Amino acid sequence: MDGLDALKAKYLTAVANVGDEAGLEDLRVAALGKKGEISALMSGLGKMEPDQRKAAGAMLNVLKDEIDAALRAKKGALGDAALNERLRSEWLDVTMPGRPRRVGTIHPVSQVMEELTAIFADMGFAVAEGPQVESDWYNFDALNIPPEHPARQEHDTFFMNRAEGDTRPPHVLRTHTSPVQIRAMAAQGAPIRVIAPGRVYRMDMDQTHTPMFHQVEGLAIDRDISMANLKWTLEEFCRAFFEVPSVELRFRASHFPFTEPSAEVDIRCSWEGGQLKIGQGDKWMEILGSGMVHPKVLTAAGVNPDEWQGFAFGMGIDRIAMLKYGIPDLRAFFESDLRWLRHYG
Ligand SMILES: CNC(=O)COc1cccc(Nc2cc(Cl)ccn2)c1
Repeated sequence: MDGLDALKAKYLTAVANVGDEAGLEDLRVAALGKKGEISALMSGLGKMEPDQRKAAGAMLNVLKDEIDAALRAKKGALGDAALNERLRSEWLDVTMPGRPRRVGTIHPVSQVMEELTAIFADMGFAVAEGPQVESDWYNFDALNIPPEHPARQEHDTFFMNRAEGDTRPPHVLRTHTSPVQIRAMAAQGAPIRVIAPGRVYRMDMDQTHTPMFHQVEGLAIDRDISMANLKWTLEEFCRAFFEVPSVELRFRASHFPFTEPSAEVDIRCSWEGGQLKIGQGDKWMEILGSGMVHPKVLTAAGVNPDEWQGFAFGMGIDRIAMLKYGIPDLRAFFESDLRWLRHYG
């Protein structure tokens, strides 16, 4: 059977030069497919003499096997090449360290707000919110702070500007969160147990005072609440907040227009190597002010003082955060210095 050598050369060359698996498949179909050249020759065997057919059939089978082997070898080679290309292009050094992800931190003030909210929630106090711009009635009058009281002076309080003829009552940036407590009492009446954390504003600026800072006040009004309940509530708060098994508090008689009797509260502590140790030692650190709510304040809030009574307290959140986390300068709280935030966050 002549021409077989040319056919073999044609296909072996084509297989050697083909560049991809699709082209290789086309070659396989052209040679060995049902309509392929080799298959056509095979089907021609039927017309030959028996001894011719035997020889030609054997030669065709050898040719078919040779081309099939070449096709398989090339398919393997192409497959390897594709795999090697993928290994090269998709190579990944799994020993590389991960990309550093910049994560934020919780500001110490937010951290303290969350902690004390949770501690007081466990003691049955809800959280009350209120406006930061307050009328002077809610911020001062309702709290039994008389008109000529120094706290109302402009050197201490931010007053909103008023256009000529604006007859609305004076408004201020609230100087404490007490007005939130007044609004809560007026809204829900007694009994009530709320804490009011939030931003407050005072015209003040030095290492331990900034014009905006954070306060939390607590209020518990019921039928027979006493100073003993106040004492227990504050001790429980301090034990949980400062994470110590026991605390010693000192109640010093004091005066606030909105409470009677009033007491400033110190916590026993010691300074060991620049670190504040809470709960033991020979020093006292003032942490908050408190007292029994003045009857005039209850009346202003629409609560009958002949039927209801209770305690209130207030503390500076920034201040207790400084105590707990050993932060020396309050102004650093508001400079948004990432190094500071990362260190204390
Ligand atoms: C940083 N704060 C302090 O040194 C003192 O804060 C205090 C002290 C005593 C009471 C209160 N709050 C209060 C609220 C109502 Cl609605 C009625 C009566 N009192 C806040």
